[in-house]
Amino acid sequence: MSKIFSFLKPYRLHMAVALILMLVELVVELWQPLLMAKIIDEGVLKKDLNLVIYWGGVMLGVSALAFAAGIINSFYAGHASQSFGFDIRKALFEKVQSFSFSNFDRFSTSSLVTRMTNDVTMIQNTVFMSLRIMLRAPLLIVGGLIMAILVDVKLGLILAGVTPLLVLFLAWVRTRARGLFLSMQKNLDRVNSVLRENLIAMRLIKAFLRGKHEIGRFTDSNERLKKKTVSAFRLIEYTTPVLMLAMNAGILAVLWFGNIEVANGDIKVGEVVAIINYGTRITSALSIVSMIIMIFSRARASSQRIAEVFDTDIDLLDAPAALKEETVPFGKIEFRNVFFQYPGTKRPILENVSFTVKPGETLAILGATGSGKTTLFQLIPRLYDVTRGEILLDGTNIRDMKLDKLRRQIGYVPQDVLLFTGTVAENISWGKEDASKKEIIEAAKNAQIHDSIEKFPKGYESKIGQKGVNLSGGQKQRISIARALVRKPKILLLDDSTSALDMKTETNLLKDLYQYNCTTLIITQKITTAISADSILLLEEGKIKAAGSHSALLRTEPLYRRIYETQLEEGNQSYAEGFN
Ligand SMILES: Nc1ncnc2c1ncn2[C@@H]1O[C@H](COP(=O)(O)OP(=O)(O)OP(=O)(O)O)[C@@H](O)[C@H]1O
Repeated sequence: MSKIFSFLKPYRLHMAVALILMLVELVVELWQPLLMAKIIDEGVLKKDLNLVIYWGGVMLGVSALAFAAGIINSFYAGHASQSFGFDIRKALFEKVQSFSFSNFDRFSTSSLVTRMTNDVTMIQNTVFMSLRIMLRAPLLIVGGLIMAILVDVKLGLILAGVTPLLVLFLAWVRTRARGLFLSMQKNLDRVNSVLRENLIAMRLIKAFLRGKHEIGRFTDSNERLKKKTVSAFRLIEYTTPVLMLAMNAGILAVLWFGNIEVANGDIKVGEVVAIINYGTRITSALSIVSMIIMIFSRARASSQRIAEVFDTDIDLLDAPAALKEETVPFGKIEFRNVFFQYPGTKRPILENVSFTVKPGETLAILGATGSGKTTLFQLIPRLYDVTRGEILLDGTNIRDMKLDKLRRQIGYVPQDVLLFTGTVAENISWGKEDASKKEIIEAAKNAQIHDSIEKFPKGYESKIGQKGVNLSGGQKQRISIARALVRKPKILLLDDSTSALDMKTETNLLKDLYQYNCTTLIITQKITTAISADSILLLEEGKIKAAGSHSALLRTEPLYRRIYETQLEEGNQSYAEGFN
């Protein structure tokens, strides 16, 4: 939590000015009832018009001062709180960027989005309100009571007797409200999560006619959010009438005893009016306090959720002894007895996996769905660290390399193609920030997408996605391959990245990859792709079932032979022969 408060440090001056101006408003507010008492007792009752005009003028003057202080206070409070929110959002974004994949597994995407938006806005507003009214309300209560006692001890003590009971009541409300608001934010996460899934999967939902089902799912989570919000706000709604009732009873008592004291000549009428004025001001300050409790309870829940993100230990950092020298790698990859288990799961996904790929060679990885192929890929750029064993690049354990140096050598084309909002050229150069137009075109040509891009209305400058060109699955795959190729990687990881390509395009692509002279690992379901590789790895339930060249596996591995025969029967014969 202190980490969150530290974001206020750069705005100390703004906050100090805002607080001083708020104190000016407070002093004026506490002074006004006394001025009013003076006007009544010395002006109205003694029929002295000059005094009424004089003190009336003073009252107007200080009110104008308070008004100006309020406006300038809003300006400074606004600047401090908005800048505070901006800095927290930026720091959160940077923190999330540094997350490892196991860190990501701890938070759902929607929850991170809610934390970075709604939760930050919540504490940002709290800072604004604190500088604007929050501190004023408790100070007004204490100051009002002191002033009332100074005017008349007996009547002042009546007000002072009611207030502590109400403060205790508010403390109880605060404890209850915190739990309710925390659960409200969690339910907001859920609503965002369903919404996000729906927007992403809209085509699928329409194709499967699942609209009604999804509306039901959304209504369900929306209903739960509503219930939690209602119970949180109901608690706060009960608070104000209780406060009003108690304080108005106090004011009635002041009127009753004040009446007796005025009759006895112990107090003046104006002084009774002043004490009642303090009472009404304290009452409205108490109702502000109940609102403050609501805002603070929400802000505490929000800051707790933000702190959880900041407090997440990044478990994938450069080792202290990470090698500093920038050598150009050859690209030899070696897995030595690698075991891997996802954090929080019981069963190992990879078991004792060992293999070597020589520089510039291609390894195809075949295996049933869920056999651990993608997991194996993710270990190479260290999206996750191995649980046991080691992975070496040119003989160096990748854990001893600087992360950015390792990742800079790798061109990774994930299974799920993801393109960003922007032009085709921007999407390709995303792989290499300073890529020239020539390099972008070269990568696109080798990824077999150049000709298609040329046919787009604005060529490489065509926008992708909404309001831009709509791409087929195969075109998206090839743009994401071009994005990897533009880096001229030493290691290329293709995770089922040619699945949507026709055979001719795929053959051309694989042939063109040779000029990059990079070590290539291809996950594939197609035997024809595997045949083109230098060696093949057959993965079964996280273990290496067999490894070797196509011809060796065909001779020795019945499972491989079965896959080969089944797929060739489906009509790939001529293509396969072309490679042999
Ligand atoms: N983040 C994760 N946390 C826990 N388990 C996971 C995670 N990601 C994948 N798994 C599990 O690891 C196993 C292997 O998944 P992986 O994605 O590596 O398989 P795959 O061989 O690439 O499958 P496919 O061919 O379907 O893509 C699966 O049982 C999957 O449920």
